[in-house]
Amino acid sequence: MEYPGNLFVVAAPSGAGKSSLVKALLELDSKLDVSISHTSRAPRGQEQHGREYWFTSVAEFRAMAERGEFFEWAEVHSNLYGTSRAAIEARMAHGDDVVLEIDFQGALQIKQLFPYAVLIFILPPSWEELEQRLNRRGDTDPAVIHQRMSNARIEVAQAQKFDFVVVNAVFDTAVFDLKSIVHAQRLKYAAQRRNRSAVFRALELP
Ligand SMILES: Nc1nc2c(ncn2[C@@H]2O[C@H](COP(=O)(O)OP(=O)(O)O)[C@@H](O)[C@H]2O)c(=O)[nH]1
Ligand SMILES: Nc1ncnc2c1ncn2[C@@H]1O[C@H](COP(=O)(O)OP(=O)(O)O)[C@@H](O)[C@H]1O
Repeated sequence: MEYPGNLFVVAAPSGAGKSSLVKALLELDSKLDVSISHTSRAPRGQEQHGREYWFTSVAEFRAMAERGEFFEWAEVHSNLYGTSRAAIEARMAHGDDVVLEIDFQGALQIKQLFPYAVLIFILPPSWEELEQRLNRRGDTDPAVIHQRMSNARIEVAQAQKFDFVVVNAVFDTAVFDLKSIVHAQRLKYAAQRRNRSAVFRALELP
């Protein structure tokens, strides 16, 4: 499948800083839109239906999957998560750049469907720091943190399948790295599509 516009996929073990980084990136880049996923998990803290996620029941989620309404979906930490076609198709068809904040299983499914998608994996600087960030966020109980830390080992092993790896040690540096990847992809895309910009014409390039 191919649409105009770029598709970025950001994955990371829980607590690595993915949501905070993507939020900062969106604030810097008005041409980038994030996709709102569906999930069967319960809302956390201040989360709102339609803002962080579309919160659904397991039955509703499974019915959507059976009707083929997801580009990808996966079970993560015992809950279901998916990217609905409705969430991104119109925007991509319109030529907008879209970022998906999803797990590695979903990222690899997206790469199959959209080979031009740019897959970015966020790593924490250390296991200790990852655990501290999960604790510091303060909205997850200790048993859940334990589950996320053991899942993190499996998730991090997938980083090598991604196009880029960004280590989120210093937050602003990681945001800058993400911004550079987005920028580089836009330049590459423009060149590949022989986007006849004013510069191409002025230089009489073929
Ligand atoms: N495959 C897939 N994974 C998703 C989707 N939405 C969120 N996730 C992932 O599900 C995992 C759990 O997300 P969440 O419950 O918000 O917890 P957090 O990672 O602690 O912020 C994260 O790895 C998300 O990237 C989706 O639409 N598809
Ligand atoms: N570079 C960083 N240094 C210190 N703390 C960070 C950094 N990046 C994110 N955090 C903090 O770590 C916690 C987890 O970040 P979050 O964006 O919720 O992670 P994720 O979406 O990957 O689960 C949050 O409290 C966030 O403010």
